[in-house]
Amino acid sequence: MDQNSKDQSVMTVNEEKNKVNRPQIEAAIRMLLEAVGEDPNREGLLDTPKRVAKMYEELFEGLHKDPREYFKTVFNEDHEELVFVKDIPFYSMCEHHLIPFFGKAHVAYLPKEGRVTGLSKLARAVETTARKPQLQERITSTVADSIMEMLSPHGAMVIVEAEHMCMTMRGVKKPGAMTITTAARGVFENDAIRRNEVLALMKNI
Ligand SMILES: Nc1nc2c(ncn2[C@@H]2O[C@H](COP(=O)(O)OP(=O)(O)OP(=O)(O)O)[C@@H](O)[C@H]2O)c(=O)[nH]1
Ligand SMILES: [Zn+2]
Repeated sequence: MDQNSKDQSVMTVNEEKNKVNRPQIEAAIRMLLEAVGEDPNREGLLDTPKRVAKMYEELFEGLHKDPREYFKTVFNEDHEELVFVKDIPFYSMCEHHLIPFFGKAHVAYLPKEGRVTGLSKLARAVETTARKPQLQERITSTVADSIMEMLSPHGAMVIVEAEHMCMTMRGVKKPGAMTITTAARGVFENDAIRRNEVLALMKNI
């Protein structure tokens, strides 16, 4: 199986079972528009329910994928030092308010016994994990735990920094406030030097 068809197969995990119900979303959006006092039949809104249904299918496609699948791509490479992909942009949806939070994820791991995965798989795991109603903490720990489970490395460390629109455009209204979450697994849990190496590289020190 070539790489593209492998990625494709991840994209269709449970696709049939959990297909997004577009007509149901469209009906809900029409109802929502009415409930806030809009007229869903005015010209500018006629296609909106359809567009929103299509949009949710894209924004929540991670509901039908398993990020662990990406780490089935393993190269037998004798490298037991740090691998670190930083500044991976992501967009997610806060599960409390269903509005976006977005930022950057930084993913590090220390391979063991030749189990090195493809670099893009670290970014794909972040993206898949983000594309569903989420909490920032859960994105952070899910990516770290997926790496640990699938690659059994010496350790994994994930740092996520994000701005939450639910804290910016509503509620407490604090634009610019950044939330940083970390998950340290394996050697990173107890080895401050290893953790600091990642943090220094993250800040370009
Ligand atoms: N831990 C965590 N909290 C989040 C995340 N995204 C949003 N929240 C918070 O979820 C909380 C929900 O609080 P509630 O009191 O139930 O809801 P609310 O009345 O809309 O809260 P306010 O945002 O304070 O107006 C808020 O404090 C949000 O800031 C996240 O990724 N992780
Ligand atoms: Zn929120």
